[in-house]
Amino acid sequence: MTEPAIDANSLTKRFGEVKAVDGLDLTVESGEIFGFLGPNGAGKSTAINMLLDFVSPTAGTASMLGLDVASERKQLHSRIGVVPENYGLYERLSGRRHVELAVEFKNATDDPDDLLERVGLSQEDASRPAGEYSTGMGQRLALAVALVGSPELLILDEPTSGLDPNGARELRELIQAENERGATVFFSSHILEQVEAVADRVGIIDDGRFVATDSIEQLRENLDAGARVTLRVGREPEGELGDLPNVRDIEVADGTVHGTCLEPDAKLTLIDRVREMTTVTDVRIEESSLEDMFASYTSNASDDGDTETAVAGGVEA
Ligand SMILES: Nc1ncnc2c1ncn2[C@@H]1O[C@H](COP(=O)(O)OP(=O)(O)OP(=O)(O)O)[C@@H](O)[C@H]1O
Repeated sequence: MTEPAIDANSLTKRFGEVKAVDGLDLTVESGEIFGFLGPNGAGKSTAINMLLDFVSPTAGTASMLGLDVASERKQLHSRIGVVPENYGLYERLSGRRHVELAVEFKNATDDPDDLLERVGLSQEDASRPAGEYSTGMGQRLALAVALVGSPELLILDEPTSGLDPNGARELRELIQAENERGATVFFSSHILEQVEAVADRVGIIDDGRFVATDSIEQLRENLDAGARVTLRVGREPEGELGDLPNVRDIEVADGTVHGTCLEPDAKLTLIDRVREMTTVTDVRIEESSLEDMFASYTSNASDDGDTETAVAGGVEA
């Protein structure tokens, strides 16, 4: 059997009183695209920095591609591509020179211009000193450097944070293309949509611990969040709607009927029952949003950071 691409056991990091990462167990199989999700300060970068041996764990061990991340670091880093949280660029060197140096360093055969084109940096931009780059351009360059040598494993810390929507979409396509080539991809984000679009599996971390690890579909299902159905009606129905199976939170107001449907069938049941009572002129269905899901799994997803939300079954549509 192929070794896992990432295997972390009880990985822990304390900074004084702060437990940034608290006993993290993680296995990412070879060939997966794994999204590492969590709100600000959850411990994502610290966990990644331990995997990269940029930070030593207080406790626990980790290996990647079957190699110990600390004692076999050199061998390991020649086989992986990394965009760390604080990637450093040499201000005076051009973008192209950065990639050329990475090609030399990794003893690779890539054409720097091909890689720069893949990440969306023009020939002209590639010739400019990196000190003149915008955040997004710097991020694209860091990605081009990470792609050098067709790495078996890509580790990307918040790769979309400086990108505009187009850039974020291009990055997702690139992640998919790299995965089709055979690379395992592990990337962190606090933006659910970025992860949902590409990840086979996600791990949600909060306060240094995993609160969930699964496919987005499964996480959504576990939450039992349902869909919010809104029916515009000719006349507000007067009969009973609260007894329908798998329908809850019925509200009738301002010429509309709202209900949360926990099963696909329940949507039809609700529509049929309302149509028996009145005319339905419009139907709107909103699936539970990923933001709701995220808020339900993490404790400080609200702006003020002190909202305690239930882990399951308590999503407000
Ligand atoms: N060098 C450090 N010294 C002290 N505390 C630190 C250090 N690095 C991280 N922390 C703390 O560890 C916790 C986790 O931080 P980390 O940067 O890993 O989170 P994150 O999930 O990557 O957040 P973000 O999405 O904001 O980048 C935070 O409370 C942070 O303040």
